Amino acid sequence: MINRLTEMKFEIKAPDEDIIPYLQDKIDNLTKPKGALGQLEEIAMQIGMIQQRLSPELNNPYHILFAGDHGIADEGVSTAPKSVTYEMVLNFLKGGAGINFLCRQHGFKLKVVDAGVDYDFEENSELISRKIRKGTRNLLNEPAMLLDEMELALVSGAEQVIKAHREGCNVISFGEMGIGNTSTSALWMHYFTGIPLEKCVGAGCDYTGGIVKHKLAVLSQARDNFNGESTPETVISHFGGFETVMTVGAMLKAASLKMTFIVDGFIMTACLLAAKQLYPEVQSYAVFGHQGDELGHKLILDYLGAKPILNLGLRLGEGTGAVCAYPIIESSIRMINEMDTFKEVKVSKYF
Ligand SMILES: Cc1cc2ncn([C@H]3O[C@H](COP(=O)(O)O)[C@@H](O)[C@H]3O)c2cc1C
Ligand SMILES: O=C(O)c1cccnc1
Repeated sequence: MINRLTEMKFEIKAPDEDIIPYLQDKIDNLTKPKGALGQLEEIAMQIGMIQQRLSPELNNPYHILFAGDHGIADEGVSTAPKSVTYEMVLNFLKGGAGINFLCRQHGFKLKVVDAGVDYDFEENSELISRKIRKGTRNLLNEPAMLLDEMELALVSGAEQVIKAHREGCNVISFGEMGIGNTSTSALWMHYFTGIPLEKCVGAGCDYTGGIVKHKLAVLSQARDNFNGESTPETVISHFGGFETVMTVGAMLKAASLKMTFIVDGFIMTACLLAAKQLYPEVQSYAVFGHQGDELGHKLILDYLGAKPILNLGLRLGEGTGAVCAYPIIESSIRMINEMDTFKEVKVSKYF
């Protein structure tokens, strides 16, 4: 077996901290009381560190959406039928989904990747085909994917980020579509945080919440049936999805290319958690777009010590919360680049 994961060498280092006092000095000398622009100052500091620049820039934002189907959907863990995955992919390509208007509004180039949808799409130059298999296996009884398939998914995710980077992109967000993927994400969360499964399992796309009891019973059984050793690789492959593993590879590549990436809701935050098991420094490159309504999202954010930008009650996925948060990130960059300092204008420095 080719070990692509070790071949890939993501080489992720935390940003050099020597620049912190210079960035802090610049931010503190802008014409405002110290700290008065709150989280905008924190984001500017983070992106300044990532880019190692006192005047950071945001260039050519991309949004990559990975789609894949899940064998566990056969157990009735979602109220939506599996077919919604491919139907939504067609909707993304047509431009009519939630993520489409947000990408148009905020100037993101949207790329849609078939990571493993259970459908034969017609040839379409707008759809990037990296189908590993037509859906994962049913994780209730067997590993969702083989280690080889996981490695291929990581590489395919990384490849999409390399392409965006070559186009001059230095800020990127990720999204997903895959009926059943709040189940797989709940299991990752449970294994990687140690939080009891009942606090990780939420309603997903069921707006009534009525599905939770059955979903929890199925996922508890899946956990009990898993008798492998729980290493990051076995948990990621046994309980993952092709679209979420591709996202893990994409996040790792973004960090290794020193790009800023924006994290969406519960599912994307679970992907960051998984990426962090492989390379802990990946989180230094992540800006958290929002805290969504899916049960478990706030708990993972707290576990990661993450401070999301928005809290709009979103529970859609697709990357909507990440792209929605972009104007705030832009404001933080305008702040550090466009505000005058006390030295430049006549405002008495009072501290
Ligand atoms: C029409 C529709 C559009 C969506 N767009 C994203 N999701 C979201 O719902 C799915 C996860 O929820 P669960 O685990 O309960 O299946 C994912 O595809 C996620 O992206 C959607 C769901 C539906 C029904
Ligand atoms: O927060 C998410 O990512 C989410 C929540 C519910 C359904 N789909 C996605």
